[in-house]
Amino acid sequence: MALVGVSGRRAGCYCLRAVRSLPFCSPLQVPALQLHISKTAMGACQKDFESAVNQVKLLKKDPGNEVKLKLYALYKQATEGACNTPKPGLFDLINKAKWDAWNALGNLPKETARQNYVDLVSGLRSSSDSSSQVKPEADKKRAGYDTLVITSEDCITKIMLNRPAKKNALTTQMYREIMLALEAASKDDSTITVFTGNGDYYSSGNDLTNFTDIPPGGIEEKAKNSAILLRDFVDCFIDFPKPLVAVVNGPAVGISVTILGLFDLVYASDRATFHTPFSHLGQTPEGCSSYTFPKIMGPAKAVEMLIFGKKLTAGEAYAQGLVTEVFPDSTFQKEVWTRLKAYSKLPQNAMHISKQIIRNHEKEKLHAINAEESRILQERWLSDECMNAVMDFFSRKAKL
Ligand SMILES: CCCCC/C=C/C(=O)SCCNC(=O)CCNC(=O)[C@H](O)C(C)(C)COP(=O)(O)OP(=O)(O)OC[C@H]1O[C@@H](n2cnc3c(N)ncnc32)[C@H](O)[C@@H]1OP(=O)(O)O
Repeated sequence: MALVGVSGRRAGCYCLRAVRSLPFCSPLQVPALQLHISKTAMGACQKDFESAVNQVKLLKKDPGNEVKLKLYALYKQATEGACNTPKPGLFDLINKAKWDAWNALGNLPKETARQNYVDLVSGLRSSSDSSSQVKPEADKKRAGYDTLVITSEDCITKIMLNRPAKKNALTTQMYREIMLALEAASKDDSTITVFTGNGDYYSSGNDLTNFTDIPPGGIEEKAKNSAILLRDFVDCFIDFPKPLVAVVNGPAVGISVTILGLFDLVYASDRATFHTPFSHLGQTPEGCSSYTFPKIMGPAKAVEMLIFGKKLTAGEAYAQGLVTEVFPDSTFQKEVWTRLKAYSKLPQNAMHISKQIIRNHEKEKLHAINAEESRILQERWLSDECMNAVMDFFSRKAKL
């Protein structure tokens, strides 16, 4: 099986830019997915899988590059198992995007991958079928994301973290889906992009189980891969061209707090808290917070948060400039969305150009800081301090 005829473009957020250039030549075919069923794809739903592979070729509408990558990854996983090829070079953009998508599936069993492929194609078929009917300008849920719910309405693209049972802790898959969602949002018709969480938490930060899935290359390889993932993830926020809004519906921990310094508006429920317990975890700041936090709140307050792990209430975070405005939880959703809908009607180009003027002169610096923070964390993750903290969490001795 091969993806054919792809071409890439040079860019900072390379894996996502590569996705953008996956081809879609004819509206009646998906030539990027010249699929041939492998004999290795045996099992209970083999027939459904074969049928789904054929249906992909008949889709009436281009499913978009992120979905095509997802289909590719699931197909490879279903037919060959876990990613088993060497990682393509840094500038082999297309193959790296494909490799990343496949590799992100980790040890997902072949049967699950087959089932996920079938489900994904089924979702694509129904959205493709219904998209040929006349439809109101309604809220449209995007297919192809397992850990996020993405909708577009009123010129607002909403990216909702969707692992409420795990307090929206960010898995490797979730980081990758967020990067894909940001890339898609940067090019869609929306004026502003909003992040929020499903359930009682905004996010509990990095999913600590990310540290338990050790590849054959050992923990050094794990730390290296995680540092690359972290750097790529934060780069996407640094480069995001449209106004980015955080609707912080509840407590926020770790990286979900640090990247707020890269957002343009941060609205918080009065139930939200902001916690960066890096020292407790044997870790160090990321998300450019070593630079943005002292700049936003002054060095003294930034140190309290980033070194001593002081948890801020929403009111304190507002007083220190990290939060734009705090709303009572009872009216939070109504007030925030009314406000955002009004903002989303402002002239799009003017808003985007203003964002560029405000942010562009610092981009280079932010990328350098991000690279340095990621490099330092790569070392930290191998430290006894960090490993003990993660083990403590899983043995339930420690909780924030
Ligand atoms: C690759 C890029 C790396 C980027 C570097 C990022 C760094 C960070 O983000 S550091 C911050 C890491 N986060 C944490 O240390 C938070 C750990 N979680 C907690 O302390 C608590 O779960 C809590 C305070 C967030 C919530 O406590 P509570 O209300 O008592 O709820 P539970 O602990 O019962 O949580 C329910 C369920 O969710 C699981 N879970 C929650 N957060 C995480 C997490 N960050 N990682 C993994 N799992 C998490 C928790 O284990 C429970 O699971 P079950 O027991 O299976 O129900």
